[in-house]
Amino acid sequence: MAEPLRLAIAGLGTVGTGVIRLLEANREVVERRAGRAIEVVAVNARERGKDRGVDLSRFAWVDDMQAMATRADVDVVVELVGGSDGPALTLARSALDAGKGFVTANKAMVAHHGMELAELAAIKSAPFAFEAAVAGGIPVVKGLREGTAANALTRIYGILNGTCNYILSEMERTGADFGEMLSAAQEKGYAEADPTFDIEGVDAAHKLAILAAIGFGTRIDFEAVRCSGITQVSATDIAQADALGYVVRLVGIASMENGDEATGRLLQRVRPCLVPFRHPLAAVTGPTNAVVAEGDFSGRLLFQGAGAGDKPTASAVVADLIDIARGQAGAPFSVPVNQLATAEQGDPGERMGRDYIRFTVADRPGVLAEITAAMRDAGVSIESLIQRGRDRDGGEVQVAMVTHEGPERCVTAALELLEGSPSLAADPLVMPILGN
Ligand SMILES: NC(=O)C1=CN([C@@H]2O[C@H](COP(=O)(O)OP(=O)(O)OC[C@H]3O[C@@H](n4cnc5c(N)ncnc54)[C@H](O)[C@@H]3O)[C@@H](O)[C@H]2O)C=CC1
Ligand SMILES: N[C@@H](CC=O)C(=O)O
Ligand code: NA
Repeated sequence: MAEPLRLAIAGLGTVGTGVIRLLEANREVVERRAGRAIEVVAVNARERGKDRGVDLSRFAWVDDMQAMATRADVDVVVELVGGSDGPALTLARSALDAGKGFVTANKAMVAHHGMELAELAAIKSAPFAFEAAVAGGIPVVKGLREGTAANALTRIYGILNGTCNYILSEMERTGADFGEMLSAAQEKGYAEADPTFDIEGVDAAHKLAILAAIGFGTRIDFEAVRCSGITQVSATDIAQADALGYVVRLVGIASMENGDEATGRLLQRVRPCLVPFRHPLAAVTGPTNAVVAEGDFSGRLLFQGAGAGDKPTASAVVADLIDIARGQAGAPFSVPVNQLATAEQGDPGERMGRDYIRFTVADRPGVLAEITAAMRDAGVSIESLIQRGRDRDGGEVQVAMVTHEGPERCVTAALELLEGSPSLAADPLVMPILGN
């Protein structure tokens, strides 16, 4: 049997302790699959004395995580600290620079600095892997990089944030409000250290940017992701959507428009969407994630599973470690990093689709006429319009509209016409309706 693969683990929170538990619980199966033992040598976290429910006495405690990068008894540094910059990034750079393998679950860091780290890994011939960073336990990084490698993909989309999906599906199930469900998601360990990253769509945007790069063979372009979260989605929207035959889900969509990865335009967006009851994403509830990839030969592929939590995320981290132990880590992207294309950005105004638009309006004569006139003037065709009962306190009502299919630029133009209107009591919320 070959020498063990020796690890240093930085970060002993939800995921770090999950990795230690998995390596302990599945020691034999991991060793058999890896062809050698995978052993933790050194660990680090912020507080040494904290009870984490795992036995750390067999591992060296490292006071300064940066020292892990140069330890002679470490082959792979596993970063489970989080944060796009700061100590996680310093550790990534120095570990790869020292020729160590580097495995991370940190999508924020990969989205912002993945290109630099992949270039460094290539120069140093050091393995760099991040399966856990996208959709937790679902092997979607590997699935897109290897499983769909023979295809030109046109679209990659899905539910990429467990916290938001848990909140939305629990709001739907219980009728509870947003704040209560956010606390529950935090208690269960799904949320990021800064949960605004989850609820504002930023975490899903990190993951989408990584998936787009892998699926389309383009450089990661996180800054190009247009992103909005779920904080504006109300219980009323969820009820309206239900009445119309939809559920609300936060969906990340990356599409390659007008050509292939060398010539096309890449549009990357994260938005709450209305998903038809019959669509596979509608059945995805709780912290589950699901990714759909559409390939020209494979057709529609659906990857589904737990997107957050200690065990599923640990499963992905250790899968990367097994690849490294076997000497099969390969390149992190579908093509060598220096061959990734730089995609031009797509124009969202050209998107053809139907939208749900919710207006909160003053309940007085002429308001609906004003809204429908703006729609008419901007060329938006209305499919249906629902006004729900009066708000006894404020004299405001919610008007929900569904548009016929048309270019998104027309909806944007209509909302611009209504901007500043005293009839609107709040900014309208637009949610695209996901097609089949
Ligand atoms: N929790 C989840 O379900 C998932 C998390 N991830 C990612 O995994 C990484 C870790 O997440 P969690 O385990 O949930 O976080 P956590 O907050 O539970 O644990 C973070 C660990 O890092 C340590 N740490 C944080 N800042 C530090 C610093 N400046 N110096 C030294 N130690 C520091 C903390 O002491 C703690 O042990 C993050 O990048 C996160 O985005 C990825 C997929 C799923
Ligand atoms: N906060 C993330 C955790 C996994 O990436 C989520 O909720 O999906
Ligand atoms: Na994954």
